Formats: sequence, C-alpha cells, structure tokens
Amino acid sequence: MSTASVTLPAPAKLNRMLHIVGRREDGYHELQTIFQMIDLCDQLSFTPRRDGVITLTHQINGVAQDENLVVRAARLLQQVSGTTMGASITINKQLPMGGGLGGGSSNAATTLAGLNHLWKLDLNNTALTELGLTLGADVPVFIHGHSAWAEGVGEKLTSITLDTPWFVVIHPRVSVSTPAIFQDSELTRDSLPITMARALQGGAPEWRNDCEAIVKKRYPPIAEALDWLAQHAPSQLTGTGACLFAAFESQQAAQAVAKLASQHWRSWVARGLNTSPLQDALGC
Ligand SMILES: C[C@@](CO)(OP(=O)(O)O)[C@H](O)COP(=O)(O)OP(=O)(O)OC[C@H]1O[C@@H](n2ccc(N)nc2=O)[C@H](O)[C@@H]1O
Ligand SMILES: Nc1ncnc2c1ncn2[C@@H]1O[C@H](COP(=O)(O)OP(=O)(O)O)[C@@H](O)[C@H]1O
Repeated sequence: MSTASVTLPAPAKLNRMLHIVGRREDGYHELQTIFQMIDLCDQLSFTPRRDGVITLTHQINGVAQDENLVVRAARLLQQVSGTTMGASITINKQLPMGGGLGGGSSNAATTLAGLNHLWKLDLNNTALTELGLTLGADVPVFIHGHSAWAEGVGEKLTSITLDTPWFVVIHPRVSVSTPAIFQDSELTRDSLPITMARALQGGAPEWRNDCEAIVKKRYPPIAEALDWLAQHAPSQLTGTGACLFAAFESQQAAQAVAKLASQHWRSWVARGLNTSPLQDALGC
C-alpha cells in the first residue's frame, strides 16, 4: 500500500441482538450484544501533511469540524503519539447519521487504524481500542474488525462466526437520540444476563433488541416500518435505531423486498460479513 494517500472503508454494523442487563454508576448501560458488520460503507481518504494540520476537505451537514469523530480521532492519535504529522481527510458519506449503524464510530475507527498505518506509529490494536473507547462505545468493535459477542458497554469483545445473510436495511427518515433512549424511564434495563453459547443459538426469544419497545412507542414511523418489514421476514431494530433490518437467504429475495420498501423509505441491500473490509484493506 502506498504511503502517499490512502482510501479505506468504514463499514456499518448491525446489532443482531441487544440486551440491556444493567446500568453502571456513571449512567452508561451494561449490554450484551452481537455485532455484525455489513458491506455498506463510508469511504475515507487520507492524505498525510507535514505541517501537523488535521483538516476535512468537506464538512458533514450538521456536524462542526471540531466535533467530527474523524477529526477528534486524528487529534487524539496525534496527542498520544506525539507525531508532528497531520492529514487532509475526505469523508464520502453513505451511512445515515444517528441511524444505529455506527457510522460515526466506524469513521473514528477507520481514522485511528488508517492514520496509525499512514503515520507509521505502530500502535497495536489494544492501544487503538482503548483510544477508540474514549470516543464512543461502538468504536472498539470496528477496530476489532470481526463479528463479535460484546459485553460491558460494548468493549468486552469475543470473536464469533455468524451466518452471512443478505439484509434489507431500512431508514424510516426519523432521527433517534441515543442518550434520550438510554435515559427513558420506561426502557427495559434489567434483562437477565445470558451466556454467549445461548445467545449464539439464535432466534427468538434471545435475538431481540431491548430498545425496540420504547423506540416503537416514541417514534411511530419506526413502528410502522418494523411492522411493514415483518410481513416479509422477522424485523429488528439495530442499536437504538432509527434503522431496522431483516435477513434473507438470497440477494434476489432481499432486493425484491428492498424495492418495495424504497417506495416509502430509504433502503439498502447489504451482505452480512464476518471480517471487516477495513481489516481486509489494511491487509491484517
Ligand atoms: C446502542 C449502541 C449499540 O451498538 O448503538 P447505536 O444505536 O448508538 O449505534 C451503542 O452501544 C451506542 O454506542 P455509541 O453511539 O458509540 O454511544 P456513545 O456515543 O458512547 O454514547 C451516547 C450516549 O448514550 C448513552 N449510552 C451509550 C451506550 C451505553 N452502553 N449506555 C448508555 O447509556 C449514554 O448516555 C451516552 O452518553
Ligand atoms: N464522521 C461522523 N459520521 C457520523 N456521525 C458523526 C461523525 N462525527 C460526529 N458524528 C455525530 O455522531 C452521531 C452518531 O452518529 P452515528 O455513529 O452515525 O450513529 P449511531 O451511533 O446511531 O449509529 C451523529 O448524529 C453525529 O452528530
């Protein structure tokens, strides 16, 4: 790989199941979740600069440059490594923001891994994961780069191998606030912890999302889309939404349902993966 400039993918994730099993003293919730990446990606291009400046070539609507997780990740990496290098970064955004697909966290993970490579810092994955966790609870799994069973706030990761169906992913054109859902007094936050083995058996009742009931109640358009998709295959929310998904055995079947869905909502067909395309691109 050339060190001049590099373009790397930042894939989306789905939570195939998500249980909330407790709440920590700092307010964060203890989860048990299964993460799977899909081949729906943002693309990030990095061009190194010798003047130490971190800059985005284009702004993302509604996110100030200094708040962008890509810029925050790059600055954090500069800080801990002491490098004098900078970078111009282009974000080609495909993933909806605040959609439960983890796009912002994935952008941060790709920035940490990409600049670690480009700036020749040689930080290992454990160090990158620790940095990533300070930026968001979902960043570690994107550094990890493999389907995973996750506990804690999503940072205790065990690699697993999942089926790789074709997913129909729908964005019902509403935005869900993750903090608001986690603060909701009616949220189910006392599910009994289960073992990974039990979770991996799949299917109901374990492959559910504990955020779903409250999200459906607070956001009727999401309830409507979930009910619509359930006519074709079992439908589920990813993360705290707003996106929802269903699995299909064939690409054709998924495409047929996505075509119908696109009459009402933004929708995609994406393949489930076990290895992140970021790891593939970095050759690790
Ligand atoms: C729920 C999940 C499941 O994958 O997905 P998303 O819907 O966001 O994609 C994640 O754990 C979200 O991760 P992420 O989006 O990185 O969350 P953060 O920025 O760290 O946290 C946003 C806010 O949500 C609440 N929060 C988040 C994670 C968690 N385990 N417990 C919480 O209570 C906290 O109030 C926190 O301030
Ligand atoms: N590069 C980025 N891409 C997406 N969102 C970003 C980015 N930088 C900061 N954000 C902020 O992070 C929030 C969460 O984004 P995202 O990870 O896409 O959603 P979710 O956590 O629901 O999966 C966004 O609403 C946005 O305000």
